[in-house]
Amino acid sequence: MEKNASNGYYPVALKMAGKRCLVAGGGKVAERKLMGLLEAGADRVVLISPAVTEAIQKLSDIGAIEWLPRACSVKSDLSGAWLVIAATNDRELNAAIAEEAERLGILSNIADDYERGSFITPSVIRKGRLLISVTATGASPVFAKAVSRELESRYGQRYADALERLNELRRLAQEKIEDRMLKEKVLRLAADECLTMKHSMGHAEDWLHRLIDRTKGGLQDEQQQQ
Ligand SMILES: C[C@@]1(CC(=O)O)C2=NC(=C\c3[nH]c(c(CCC(=O)O)c3CC(=O)O)Cc3[nH]c(c(CC(=O)O)c3CCC(=O)O)/C=C3\N/C(=C\2)[C@@H](CCC(=O)O)[C@]3(C)CC(=O)O)/[C@H]1CCC(=O)O
Ligand SMILES: NC(=O)c1ccc[n+]([C@@H]2O[C@H](COP(=O)([O-])OP(=O)(O)OC[C@H]3O[C@@H](n4cnc5c(N)ncnc54)[C@H](O)[C@@H]3O)[C@@H](O)[C@H]2O)c1
Repeated sequence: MEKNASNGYYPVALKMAGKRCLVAGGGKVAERKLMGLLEAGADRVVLISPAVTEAIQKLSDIGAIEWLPRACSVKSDLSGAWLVIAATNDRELNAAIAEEAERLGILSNIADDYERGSFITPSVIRKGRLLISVTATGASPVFAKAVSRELESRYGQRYADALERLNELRRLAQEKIEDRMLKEKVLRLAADECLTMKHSMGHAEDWLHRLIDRTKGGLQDEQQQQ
């Protein structure tokens, strides 16, 4: 590993459905973090704040979240949560939430002092099953946003469509190909074809057979012809 390559963060993609999430605060930062949770499929979000933005109010009205219109109590509100976001404008409260979350082993994001929390929220691009997240690990949120916008313009709908097809093909390959090496080669070739758009993919079964043929020898012939 390159010297100093670690910036101290381990990237993951969390599965959010069914997880109890707590958001403390109801201002514009809480709103942005909340939208991120909902886009990720979080369906058990409780937001605690005496006042909220109009958008949060609407989400509560339609039942997308549960809003408790009161101040957050560190001692009683965190228990049972899987993840907490502290986004109030009360620094001491946010710090106390960080401490309690650490004690209880709950994932925590602290909006005004990220080093106290266990995770930071990256800038996110979603294109179907493709999920790109960019973080500047706290150095510059604006920079992270700029990099992700650059990537957004490069990785368009074509990639989302390709991933749908690859997912279908991969399931088929898992079912039909027993030889591990062959399966791996076929799936690499399929991803390569999607990236270069060299071949039209066609029906998944036909595509799989063509990939197997190419892998088992056709590939060499093609390379010789080029
Ligand atoms: C990426 C994004 C994701 C999201 O929030 O969804 C995100 N911030 C975004 C925007 C943004 N945030 C801020 C500005 C104003 C300009 C500026 O100050 O730079 C803008 C620009 C804007 O609003 O356009 C101010 C700010 N941010 C933090 C602090 C406190 C601190 O540094 O401790 C302060 C100062 C507050 C104050 O003034 O006191 C902290 C964090 N913000 C992070 C994420 C985490 C690290 C990200 C990374 O480095 O990769 C981190 C560390 C913790 C966390 O929040 O997890 C989202 C863009 C979403 C998108 O893509 O559209
Ligand atoms: N991490 C980020 O991306 C980022 C970006 C900008 C600002 N910030 C920081 O995030 C914090 C919030 O910013 P904002 O612009 O949303 O502020 P804001 O003033 O718009 O909102 C603060 C919210 O906290 C609520 N609140 C206050 N006391 C509370 C309590 N005891 N319990 C529950 N809720 C309470 C208020 O009702 C309000 O809804 C600030 O400290 C700011 O410095 C973080």
